[in-house]
Amino acid sequence: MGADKQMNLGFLFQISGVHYGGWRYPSAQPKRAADIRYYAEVVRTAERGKLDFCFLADSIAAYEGSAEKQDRSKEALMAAEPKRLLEPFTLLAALAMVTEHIGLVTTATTTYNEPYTIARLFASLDHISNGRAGWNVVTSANLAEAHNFGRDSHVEHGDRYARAEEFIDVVFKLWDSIEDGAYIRDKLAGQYGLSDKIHFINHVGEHFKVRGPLNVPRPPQGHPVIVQAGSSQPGKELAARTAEVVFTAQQTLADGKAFYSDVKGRMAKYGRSSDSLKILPGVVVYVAETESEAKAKYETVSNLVPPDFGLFMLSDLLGEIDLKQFDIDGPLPEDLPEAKGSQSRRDVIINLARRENLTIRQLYQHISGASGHRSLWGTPKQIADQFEQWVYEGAADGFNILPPYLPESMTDFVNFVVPELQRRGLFRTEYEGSTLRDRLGLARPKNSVAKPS
Ligand SMILES: Cc1cc2nc3c(=O)[nH]c(=O)nc-3n(C[C@H](O)[C@H](O)[C@H](O)COP(=O)(O)O)c2cc1C
Repeated sequence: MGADKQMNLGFLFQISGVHYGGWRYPSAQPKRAADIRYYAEVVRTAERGKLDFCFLADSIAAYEGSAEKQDRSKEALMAAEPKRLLEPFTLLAALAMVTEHIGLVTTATTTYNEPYTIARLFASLDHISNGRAGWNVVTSANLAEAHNFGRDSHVEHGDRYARAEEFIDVVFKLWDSIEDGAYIRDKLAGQYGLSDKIHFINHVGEHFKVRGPLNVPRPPQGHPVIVQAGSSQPGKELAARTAEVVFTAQQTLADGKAFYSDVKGRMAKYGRSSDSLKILPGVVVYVAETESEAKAKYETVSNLVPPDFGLFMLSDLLGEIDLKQFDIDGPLPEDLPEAKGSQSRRDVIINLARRENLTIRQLYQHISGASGHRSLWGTPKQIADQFEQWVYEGAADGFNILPPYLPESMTDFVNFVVPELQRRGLFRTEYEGSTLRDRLGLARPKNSVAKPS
């Protein structure tokens, strides 16, 4: 990594952390899950560490999967902390008032929303936060969302992405529909706005018909930062055309490099330079002064996953087989019953158990912590070495940190890892500029709707 290149770091803020045992960790505060002061404390810690952004993932459903699966899993899920308990725009607007620098990113699905609503929400959040908003564009993988929006089945994958492509274009036009400086607010002349700077976009497409203009002035960043997290072929294509940050779950350096060059390699045909998109793989970090202490933290939280919940989750991944009939501290039996659902996902889990020689308990503990992301434990130096290698070797521009348990692992990251990265010149010591774009080194987009002057 060149001496002048610094990495970008965001973090996924899931109430008591991403690990299923996180809410039971001794220092966790799950009873504050709807307390704005709790969120403010965690985000201020991240801001003390000069992190680029806080990311609130979102889904417009309490549970996942089919109605039948939701009915069946309701009891088992009572051992897990929900992934979210507050609506993200409301929460981020409040956090904008108690922070100054950190970016505020959340998810909005293009499948179960309308572009006007989403353009308006993000434009408002960008104004409220003085240019710190980012939109994680998702097409929704969760069937349960369909059931909350009048549908029995999910919109088909290809159709979801076709709608997403047009959705983003409409949002861009709406953000541009009131030009910078359109509102002059001239009290003496009695003139509030300039009509030639306010545009009806008159969009008519396959999915949307939107006249505009937006009823919010152009956001301070021009466009809030666009984030994308789908890694299917259409997901990567959408990212290459429109995204400025990409989240991804990559387990190995080789896979990380392949994904990085694949996505960046698709950008040239859209006239984009590869450094106008930052790829941030997710990583769960356990850090302490010694490696054994860090490993002990991992073990502590892993042991806090309630067995019934662990077995339910594992059984789901293995194709809905009843695991209670087997010894939890023995290996997965060779002759597992037939699977329902995805065979490839089941094979990945079975191969993992065999390769690492894991018992059933160890297997669910292993997959409880990271929802497919990489987990690292070690000293600050060991963690920084890993980060440096991925950036140096072209697998990442930085990372999306997934704290396993909160608030403690955010504090650990800021106290241990950030100073080590700063010492190496790999991370900022002061925030640069004022907007999220400034921190990510991204240009403010030109207005696509304005007439050239
Ligand atoms: C770090 C990360 C964060 C994600 N956040 C969300 C989210 O907040 N809401 C959501 O519905 N999907 C989220 N996803 C899932 C992706 O948007 C996407 O649906 C999934 O990766 C499947 O991609 P595909 O449809 O392109 O195959 C996230 C994925 C990753 C890796």
